[in-house]
Amino acid sequence: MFHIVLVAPEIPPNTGNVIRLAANTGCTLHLVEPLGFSMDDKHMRRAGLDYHEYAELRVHADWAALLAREQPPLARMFAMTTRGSRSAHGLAFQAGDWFVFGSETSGLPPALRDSFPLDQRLRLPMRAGQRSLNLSNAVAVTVFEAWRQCGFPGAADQI
Ligand SMILES: C[S@@+](CC[C@H](N)C(=O)[O-])C[C@H]1O[C@@H](n2cnc3c(N)ncnc32)[C@H](O)[C@@H]1O
Repeated sequence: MFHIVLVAPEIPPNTGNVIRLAANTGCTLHLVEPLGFSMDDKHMRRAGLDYHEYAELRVHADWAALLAREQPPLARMFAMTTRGSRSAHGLAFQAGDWFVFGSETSGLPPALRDSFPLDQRLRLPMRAGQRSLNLSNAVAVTVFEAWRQCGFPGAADQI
């Protein structure tokens, strides 16, 4: 369906939650190293079910390695950032879109964030004075908005 990219995630249960989300929605999950945990971390495995069975998960040594291996369509890659210049809810998403998220403590590295065109840097709405959403929550609301827009393809219980 969609591609979720976590750049240098740090907290195991967040990545575990995203693995579970990817399994439930049919997304491919990409983890860009360095990771702040071992893939065998028990907290991540507990949150993430048996990810080898249910979710497509790919680990990349760095951003350049992801681009070289996946050759994603750059026009359909979106940086998810609190500094986004465009609302994520004002966009028509397409099957196969890529959503790129930063780490829990520092977000996307500025050089990577700034490599995206302004209209591909998306923010999720928050109330004034709030800093950011939790990483796994940000992934979930983004994926469900995009999946909803596309009509929930692949869902067992079509609404
Ligand atoms: C906990 S946040 C990072 C906070 C970090 N201190 C910052 O200012 O970017 C982890 C990731 O979730 C995503 N995220 C959280 N809140 C968001 C928002 N309101 N809009 C877009 N992305 C958001 C971003 O990808 C962010 O890098």
